[in-house]
Amino acid sequence: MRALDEHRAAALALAAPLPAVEVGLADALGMVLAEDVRADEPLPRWDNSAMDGYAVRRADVLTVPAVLRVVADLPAGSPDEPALEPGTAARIMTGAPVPPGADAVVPIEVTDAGTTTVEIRVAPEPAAHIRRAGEDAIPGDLVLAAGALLGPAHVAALASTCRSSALVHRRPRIAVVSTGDELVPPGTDLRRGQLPDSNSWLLAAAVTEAGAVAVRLGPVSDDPAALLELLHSLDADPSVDGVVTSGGVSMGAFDVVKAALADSPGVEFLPVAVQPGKPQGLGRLPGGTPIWTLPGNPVSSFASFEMFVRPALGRMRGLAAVERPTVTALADEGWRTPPGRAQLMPVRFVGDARVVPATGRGSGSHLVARLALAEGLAVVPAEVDEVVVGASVHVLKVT
Ligand SMILES: Nc1nc2c(c(=O)[nH]1)N[C@H]1C(S)=C(S)[C@@H](COP(=O)(O)OP(=O)(O)OC[C@H]3O[C@@H](n4cnc5c(N)ncnc54)[C@H](O)[C@@H]3O)O[C@H]1N2
Ligand code: MOO
Repeated sequence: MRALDEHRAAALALAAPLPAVEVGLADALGMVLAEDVRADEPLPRWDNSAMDGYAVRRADVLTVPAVLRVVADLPAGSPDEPALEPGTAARIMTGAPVPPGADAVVPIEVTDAGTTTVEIRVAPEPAAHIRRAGEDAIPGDLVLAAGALLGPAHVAALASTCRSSALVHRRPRIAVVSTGDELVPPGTDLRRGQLPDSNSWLLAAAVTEAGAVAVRLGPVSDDPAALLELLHSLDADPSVDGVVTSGGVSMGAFDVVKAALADSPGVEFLPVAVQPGKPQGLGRLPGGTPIWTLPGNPVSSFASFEMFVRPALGRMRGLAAVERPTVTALADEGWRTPPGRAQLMPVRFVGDARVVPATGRGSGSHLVARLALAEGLAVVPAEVDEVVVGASVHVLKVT
């Protein structure tokens, strides 16, 4: 059996950052920047007022009250540049460029708010309420580094540096195929032996949540030739960056994914020392498309996606940090772990840093309804045979 970390590394090694594309700001959220963004101009561009009030020559108002003649009206956006002579002021609004000669702004609240003359009642500090050109960034400053995941503030930074688009990594487009003759689409009446296909929905949602684009196919039948044909067509489609399958990788007589890819030298199937998620496969289809073949038990599919696929999609997106955040928590209940295998126990938090199994105490890789209670996966090393009450565990946060 291959160790969990070794298989994680092999799964991640299938992925490389996708080529960069130019996107408009409306499409930038959630993308990963593929270039450094530097300021071309000072930010702010001009010395400007931080207050609605009056731009003044401070020397005129050191003794208050002082009355000045109002020689200009400067709303935000005003291109005017009236030179302030001694004894004059400009009415100015927040954001408007400070006129030449002015060296302080007096807020309107400490004046009589006059429009022809103004009485200044409080003497300003030097440079009071003036936002300096370049105090946010000067030309050449790094504003956003390549690899940044673009959130709302990043989009604002792009807009503020006068960019209407950005170079970002393309989102991976991932085909999701679930396999099994027993599966029917959700909503179908079940005859004995059938069950609703939940994995294709699980995995498509997980792909989307990981910032990629999911193309949900399936469930497909347990016919290896038909599956192989589907996989080859996905491999030949340049818009497909990867394939994730569920089911058909274990020891059964009808394990369709294993059978379909038996003669594909680029794909290996092997047991991984982890529970759930032991039977795994991965590699490249003949055309080079990465494929991750996950086990069919729903909890196994979920945990395998977290361990093996999600980080790879992060790398394709161009992210530098592809791991989920982990926290250390205390087990509020004890549970058994499989000997010689690492365990990925779905857990929920009870209180700040205490967890209990979310799906029950057993391995429970079929407990798909209870899986929805999971807020994390406790990653218990292979050497640990039992998690006792009060033991400290590492929890990968999945919500
Ligand atoms: N003799 C052995 N049997 C099994 C072993 C083993 O080592 N020796 N491993 C067990 C483990 S562990 C797992 S995990 C499963 C994985 O098997 P497969 O990946 O081949 O998955 P299937 O047999 O296709 O399905 C397993 C289980 O999950 C249900 N399933 C499958 N697909 C879906 C879906 N899309 N939505 C909902 N549920 C799904 C399926 O009906 C089965 O109940 O093998 C064990 N057996
Ligand atoms: O690897 Mo299986 O996931 O133990 O049910």
